[in-house]
Amino acid sequence: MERLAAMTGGAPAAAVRLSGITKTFDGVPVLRDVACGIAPGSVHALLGGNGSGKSTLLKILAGVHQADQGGTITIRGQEHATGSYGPAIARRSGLRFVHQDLGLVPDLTVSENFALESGYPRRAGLAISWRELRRSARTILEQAHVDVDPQTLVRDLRPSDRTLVAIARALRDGDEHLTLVLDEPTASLSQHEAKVLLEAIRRCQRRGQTIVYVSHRLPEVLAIADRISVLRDGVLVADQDVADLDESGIVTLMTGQELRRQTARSGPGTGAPAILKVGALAAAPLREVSLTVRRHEIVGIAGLLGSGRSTLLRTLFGQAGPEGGGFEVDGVPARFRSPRDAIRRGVALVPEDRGADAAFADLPLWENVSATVIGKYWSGWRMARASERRDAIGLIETFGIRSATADAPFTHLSGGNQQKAVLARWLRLDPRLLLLDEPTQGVDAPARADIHELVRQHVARGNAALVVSSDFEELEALCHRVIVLRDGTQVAELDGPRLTEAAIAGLTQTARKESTRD
Ligand SMILES: Nc1ncnc2c1ncn2[C@@H]1O[C@H](COP(=O)(O)OP(=O)(O)OP(=O)(O)O)[C@@H](O)[C@H]1O
Repeated sequence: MERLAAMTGGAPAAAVRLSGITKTFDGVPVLRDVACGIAPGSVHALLGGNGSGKSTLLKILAGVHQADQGGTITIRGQEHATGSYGPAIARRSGLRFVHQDLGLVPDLTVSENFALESGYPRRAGLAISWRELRRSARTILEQAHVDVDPQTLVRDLRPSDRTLVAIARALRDGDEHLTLVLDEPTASLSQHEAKVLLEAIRRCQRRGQTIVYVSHRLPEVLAIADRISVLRDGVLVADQDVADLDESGIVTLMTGQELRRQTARSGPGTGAPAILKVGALAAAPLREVSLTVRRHEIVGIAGLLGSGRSTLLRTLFGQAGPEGGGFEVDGVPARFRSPRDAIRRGVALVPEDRGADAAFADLPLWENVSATVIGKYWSGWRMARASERRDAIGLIETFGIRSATADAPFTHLSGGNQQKAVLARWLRLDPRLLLLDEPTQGVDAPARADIHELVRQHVARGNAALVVSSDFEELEALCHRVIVLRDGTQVAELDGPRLTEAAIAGLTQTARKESTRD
């Protein structure tokens, strides 16, 4: 590419160039006059805090949202006015998108998922040619270096393989002129799986393809991106090479402030009273798990998918019954038949899938924040709506939840702000035992620091927290102790100076045997 530029004496046409991109939702601007270019053959990361406008910009590029009049989107020299740009132009121009939800149908095979977009091959007589379907799927997978059987149900694939299949599908008809746009492809992957995906991105780049990449994982961005564009409150505040940057430099660009470094404090010691005591708990895949979480303590659970980490939290929250053993909360045996029983005993779970499991998607933000404390506002014959709303708005401010208004539907919030809203709602109940499943997935670095601080303050008030995270750096920063699970069994416990990201990674990976379900 550079050679071509040198020979022709000019810079190569940008793969994509945006100019004057503004987007207003209900009168509120979320992107303001954004202009940037993406060099062909580069990996270009689009960064910014939660709610800064990244997904909106990608949706404009995909033609899903239309930007306000007056801007242009130029793809390989072809200029389009924002008013006339749509999904068909994006596709024709070689833009391919892999969104966070991947768009794969779990109950169909990989080859059937490919056929959903390209159509089923048919024999004379119009019968579907299953053999041809498998053959073409195999070719697509081979070209993308994805080692999965096209007959596998998507549901049975490992998460990283699902993402690789979605990428293979996006690029199946492609050449080096394609631009692949990935929205947080590694958000729900373990570090090992993320590495596999980053290698696939590098392969695309070696083929000459251009990659636009949104991620909150800054070490990953530093490892893979050539250039970054940074959005802050809908304004492009930086567009520069990665070479001169480090993590804290990027955070400063994103926020205008330096990143607060977090350090775990020393734990409460073995003399502190136990809030949770688990004894020989069995709930497939968990076997004989015993652990204690004390007052003022944050305990982490590390393990690969299939290790039983989420099952542990679900069991403690009454969503699954133990098959053996049991647990006590505050010294009293707990036999929860439902989350309602758990909540009554002061146990709260903030689940991993905040969209499906934790939120009321159609209700406004303020009602989502107050949904667990409705009883408090019931005055016998009517709801004290005004004071409920006032309190919720106060909470939205305290938690730094960014939204155009408190009345915005929950689904209009950016991912990180959704997570803060769900956490705010549960912390309001002041639970004795806070269970957190991937608490900062998809959350930007400053908001992550805020969430960690909120959890610390919560346990400082005499409570306890049990945290499952695939982000081992998070476990090191947040927890007093970390228990490592492998295939449903406890294999190690780390604390003090032994509690490091590297140690956790080593212990979870040893004798790796990943399964697809947790
Ligand atoms: N359909 C919509 N209607 C109204 N407002 C919206 C809509 N979609 C997004 N917004 C608002 O636009 C702003 C930018 O959101 P966007 O999802 O683009 O942020 P983001 O940078 O991708 O955040 P995250 O990192 O949390 O995913 C947010 O304030 C969001 O609430």
